Amino acid sequence: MKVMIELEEAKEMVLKATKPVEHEIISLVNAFQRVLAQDISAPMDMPPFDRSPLDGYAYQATGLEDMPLLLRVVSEIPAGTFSERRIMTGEAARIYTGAPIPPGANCVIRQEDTERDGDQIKIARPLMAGQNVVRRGEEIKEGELLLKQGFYLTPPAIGLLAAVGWDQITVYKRPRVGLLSTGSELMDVGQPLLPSKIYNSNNYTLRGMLQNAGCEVISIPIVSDQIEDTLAALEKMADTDMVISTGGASVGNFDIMRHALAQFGCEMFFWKVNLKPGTAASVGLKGQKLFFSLSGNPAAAAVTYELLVRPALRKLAGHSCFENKGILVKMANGFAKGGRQRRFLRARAVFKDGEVWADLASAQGSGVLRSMIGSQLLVDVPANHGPVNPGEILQANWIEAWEN
Ligand SMILES: Nc1nc2c(c(=O)[nH]1)N[C@H]1C(S)=C(S)[C@@H](COP(=O)(O)OP(=O)(O)OC[C@H]3O[C@@H](n4cnc5c(N)ncnc54)[C@H](O)[C@@H]3O)O[C@H]1N2
Ligand code: MOO
Repeated sequence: MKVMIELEEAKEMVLKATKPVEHEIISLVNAFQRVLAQDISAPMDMPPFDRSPLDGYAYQATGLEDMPLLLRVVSEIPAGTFSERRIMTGEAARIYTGAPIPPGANCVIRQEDTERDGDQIKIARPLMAGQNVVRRGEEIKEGELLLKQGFYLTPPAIGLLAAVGWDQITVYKRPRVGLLSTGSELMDVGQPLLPSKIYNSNNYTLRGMLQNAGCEVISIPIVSDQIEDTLAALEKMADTDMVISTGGASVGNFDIMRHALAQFGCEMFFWKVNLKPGTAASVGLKGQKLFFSLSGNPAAAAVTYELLVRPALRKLAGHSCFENKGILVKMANGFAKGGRQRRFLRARAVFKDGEVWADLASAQGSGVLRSMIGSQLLVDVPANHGPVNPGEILQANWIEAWEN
């Protein structure tokens, strides 16, 4: 097992070991926040027929008409109907937005640009052939590749599938992620707090982050610092695709998680990553399943979740893109404690004068959960950087899950 490795190396190791979950077929109505496991091609043209984008009159423009042009209205075509009546020279069809252009017509004049008198319309200014006609297949051609395997189904993407008639789609199953909170000091909410105990917040923070990532969470909210209890909890995680634990990750006598993982049969990849907060993370692999042991400190757990677990989780969930979003930010304030270790500072993004400024959360301790409220950035301060100065430009990760 390696000790104290760089984040990039840690990420490479976990990503290499991560295989996407299996597929399932679902109806489009359940597609939100799912990841496509198939390429999607258009089975039809969209729009499926030449159509009018306006309420008006369809007729045959030649470009040679004398103006004003008088036309006789011979049919009416509301959306959802069609007319086979051919429009001849001197004729027009009353047509509505979304209705198919009738045979013979090649343009649509806006209602507002006509004068109607009985079954006659008068047009003062001529149109060209093709004007105000949306062509069949103008947006999508039959057979065209619309979405690729690994695409995360956003609402417009689901709408696009509906537009071309997809009903059943193959997606990756929702990853089942085990969540263990270890610590003999922990209590769940809903009961009066006993002396020397604290409420378990990690379970709720990480549950939300996992739900946000489309996972099913299988949780054991409180596991004691005893190896037997920890092993028993790990046994209960048999039906999961990945396991995340918090607590018991450091150097104390009760920090047993990595030993428990090794005893459970994991091949341990590493212990400790060169970043703060969250140094004490370790990762093991058993079969195809990754076990992440994160620090119990709430901010440390959340930061290592974002930087290390989330990319692996995205790969597990079938996403084609794993990386966090990076952005250059200008520091709105300084940070005196530049240390030997690489640091990730929690900060609020402020958009000012075309730049993104990072306004640091007031407390940056590993235990300060509150520092994430209102923050969307993790500013990356390199190892041995020295103090961070206001106005300095640094790289940051954009944390979507913290946005509010
Ligand atoms: N001698 C040393 N001591 C510590 C070191 C070190 O290098 N040498 N590192 C410190 C740092 S930094 C961190 S971070 C922590 C990591 O500790 P653990 O991962 O073993 O976590 P715990 O000791 O179990 O808990 C740390 C802290 O967080 C609270 N906690 C734990 N679980 C939860 C939870 N589910 N919800 C809310 N809060 C939780 C726990 O009560 C502790 O206060 O080690 C330092 N020590
Ligand atoms: O692991 Mo602690 O979070 O190093 O700061």
